[in-house]
Formats: sequence, C-alpha cells, structure tokens
Amino acid sequence: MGAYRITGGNPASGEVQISGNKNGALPCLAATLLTDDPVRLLNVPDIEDVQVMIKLLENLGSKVVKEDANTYTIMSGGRNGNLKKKLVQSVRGSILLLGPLLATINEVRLTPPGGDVIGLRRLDTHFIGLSALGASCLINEEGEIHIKSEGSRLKANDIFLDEASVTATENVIMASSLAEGESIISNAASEPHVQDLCRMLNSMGCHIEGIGSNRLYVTGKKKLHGCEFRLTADYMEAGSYIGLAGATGGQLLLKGVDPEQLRMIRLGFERIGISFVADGPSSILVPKNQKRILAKEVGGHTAKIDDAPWPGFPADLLSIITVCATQMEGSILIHEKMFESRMFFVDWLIRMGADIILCDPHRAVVNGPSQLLGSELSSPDVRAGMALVIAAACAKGVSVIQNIYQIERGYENLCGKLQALGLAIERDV
Ligand SMILES: CC(=O)N[C@H]1[C@@H](OP(=O)(O)OP(=O)(O)OC[C@H]2O[C@@H](n3ccc(=O)[nH]c3=O)[C@H](O)[C@@H]2O)O[C@H](CO)[C@@H](O)[C@@H]1O
Ligand SMILES: C=C(OP(=O)(O)O)C(=O)O
Repeated sequence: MGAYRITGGNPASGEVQISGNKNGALPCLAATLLTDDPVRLLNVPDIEDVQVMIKLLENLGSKVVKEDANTYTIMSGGRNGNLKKKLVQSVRGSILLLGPLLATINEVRLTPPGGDVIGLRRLDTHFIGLSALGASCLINEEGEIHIKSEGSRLKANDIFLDEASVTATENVIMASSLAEGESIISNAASEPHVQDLCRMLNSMGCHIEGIGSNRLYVTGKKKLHGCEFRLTADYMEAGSYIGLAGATGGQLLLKGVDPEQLRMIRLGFERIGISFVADGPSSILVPKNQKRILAKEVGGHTAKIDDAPWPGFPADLLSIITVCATQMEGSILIHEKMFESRMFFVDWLIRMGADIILCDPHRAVVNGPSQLLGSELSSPDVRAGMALVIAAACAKGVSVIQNIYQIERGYENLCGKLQALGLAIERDV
C-alpha cells in the first residue's frame, strides 16, 4: 500500500511547479471518445487517477501513446470493450464515460463509480441531464447504471440541473456536443475544469457559448474532429502548497499557476492569516513572514470559511485550510456545506493535539495555535490525506501516514516535490 514517514519541523521553502488539473484531465480524457481522430493532451498530471482513466479508455479499445510523463495522444477504437469493474470502482472520474459513450454508441452499462468516501456521491443530476437529451436512465437489477438513447442521435434540449454538479455538467456537455440542435444547460457548474472541457470541445469543432458562467449553450455537431489541448494548472494542488508553506512558515514560489483561478482561495487563506502575492503572470509567492492570526468578521465576531460551487471557496480545500488554521492564533469556524462526511478526518488532527470542536458532520471550530505531535495516521481521502501530510510537517516528532494511494491519486510526485522543498519525508513502498 505504501506509507510516508515524515519528521516534522522543517519549513517548506523554495520553488514548486504546479501540475495540470486532475479534475480537468479526467473529463478531457473521456472526451477523446467523442471523435475517431487522434487527440493530443498536454500538461496531463502524472497521477494514479489518470492512469486508471487511461486503462479504462484502453479497455474500450482506445490506442494511447504516452509521449512523455505529461503528454498523451489518444485515438478511440470501437468503444465496446469490457470495462474492468475494479477500475471503474476506483475513481469517481469513471462516471465521465457515460456522456461520451451515450453520444457515440447509444447505450452504456457502468458499475457505479468510486472516488473519495466523503458523503453520498449522487447520480440524480446526471440522470436529469442525460434523460432531457432523450436517454432512459436507471439502475438495473445488477446494480449497474444503464443508459440508453431512444433514437440513433440524442436531441438537444433546454435543461435545468437540480444542482451545479461538476461531473454531471461535464457529462451533459459531452453528450450535447454530438446531439442534434442547440442545448441550453442552466444551473451548470462553471469550475475551471468544466471550462477546460468546453474549450477542448470547441477546439474539436463543437460550438459552446457561456463558458465560465452557469448557463451554457452547446450546439451539437454530427462529428467532432481531433485537436491538441493543454490543461490548465491544478488550483487544488496550488491551494495545498499555499497551505503547506503558510502552516510550516516557509517561503514558497508556486510556478505555472493561473492567479485568476486563485482569487477566492486568496480570500480564504487571508482569513487564516496567510497571504500570497503575484510574481509575474503565472507564479505566486507565499512569503515567509505571515500574520498567522485567524481573522475576525467586521464587528469582531468569529470568522468562518465555508465552501460553495465555483467561484466560491472550493470544497476540496476545506481539509487543507482546517489543518493550517490549527497553526494560527485565534478561533475560526469551518463549515463544509457540500459533502456530508468530509469533516470526520479532524479526529486524526485531534489525536495529534489539535484543539478542534466538531460541532456536527458539517461544522468544526478550530482554536489555535496547537503544537501537533507526530502520530500513526491513515489517509481517508485525497485531500484529508494531503492535510495530514501538512499536519505531520508541522508536528513535533515522526508521523507515519498509511494508505497513501489515497493521496497520490491526486498529487503528482508528492514525495519528490516535498523533498525538494526541504521536508524530511520518506516513502516506504
Ligand atoms: C472528478 C471530479 O471532478 N471530482 C470533483 C467533483 O465531484 P462530483 O462531480 O462528484 O461532485 P458534485 O459537484 O456532483 O457534488 C459535490 C457535492 O456538493 C453538493 N453540491 C453540489 C452542487 C451544488 O450546487 N450544491 C451542493 O451542495 C453535492 O450534493 C455533493 O454532495 O466536484 C466536487 C465539487 O467541486 C469535487 O469535490 C470533486 O473533486
Ligand atoms: C473529491 C475529490 O476527488 P473525487 O471526486 O475524484 O473523489 C477531490 O479531488 O478532492
């Protein structure tokens, strides 16, 4: 399974190159199924989730050429191979095969996907969107998702999603890209990875307007062609390194980021006394000397950090900011509004010596600063796992983190990057 052994106390300092967006790579890989032409993807992060998604494409007959660690050329095949159940169940991203397969071969049976166990991962929004395009959607007696289109081509529609679900929006966009007519997708998710997917589809000949907003206009085409597309930076990885530098008191230059994607993240980190500044068009600097004081609301009340769909503070950074808050002076409320079980990981931090009151599954009050102590830990999900790495880097003594598959599925070369920043981390295979 692998484990990290981390001796805490070293500030994370130096320079780090931020990789391509995990949650952008997964839909863009799935979108290669929408054409018979080769598609070249650049800046693909070299992470476990991407490897699984590539194996799934190969299961479906795609020919995948890995040019280097972060560049792939992919050409779809018959799209009719057997998807290995274990692979489908190991990533949430496998759900993204629904849209392109429905649009190209009209019928899909898929074992429900995996991904982090952080609360119910509902399918309803996917079903609402795909059924509006003319598909029947159900869970069959074998427990599989079974989706079938009535005609040979999906029909565009005016679609209103019941929530701004990221992967559901991506599935509906991909299915609409080959449907007949113009679809309107309202209450659409607009995260940078959804935008990446739209831009990739436009470079494949689709016509999508409203990119970055919550209403998308997708004019479907009979055929899409190949393209070359470069993924944007992973703002969740960037947020994780901002937190690591701030919590350990290091000075860190993050390269290859898009500062425009970090505006809400900047406000969130400022609430816990960590700031960063732009350093050219695609770098930011987290300085060494930080306030390290948890902010108060105007009027002197305890401040809060809560998550929301884009452009709100990302749910995937709540675990990270929680652990960083334990190193700052004062009190703050962390309110996880989107996932039901993501906050339970704070038990690990409490065990390490953090002063956190878990009020209910959604809300935790952090009182800081606390001296954390090295412990035996296990990563429950990708972001809580990274949060535990930050906790271990701040702690006195040695921590061992088990189940690191659940971290490495989302962070490229984590151990190597952290060693280069001066952390005392070893990876046991
Ligand atoms: C592979 C992938 O891309 N995974 C991401 C994707 O998962 P995924 O697409 O599965 O997540 P969804 O956007 O569907 O929903 C995430 C959670 O937020 C809730 N919700 C969603 C929308 C909304 O307006 N209100 C609301 O409360 C949902 O009920 C659910 O509990 O988006 C999540 C939310 O950014 C991220 O955490 C995941 O990393
Ligand atoms: C929740 C996450 O991933 P997934 O949707 O793949 O489980 C995440 O990236 O934080």
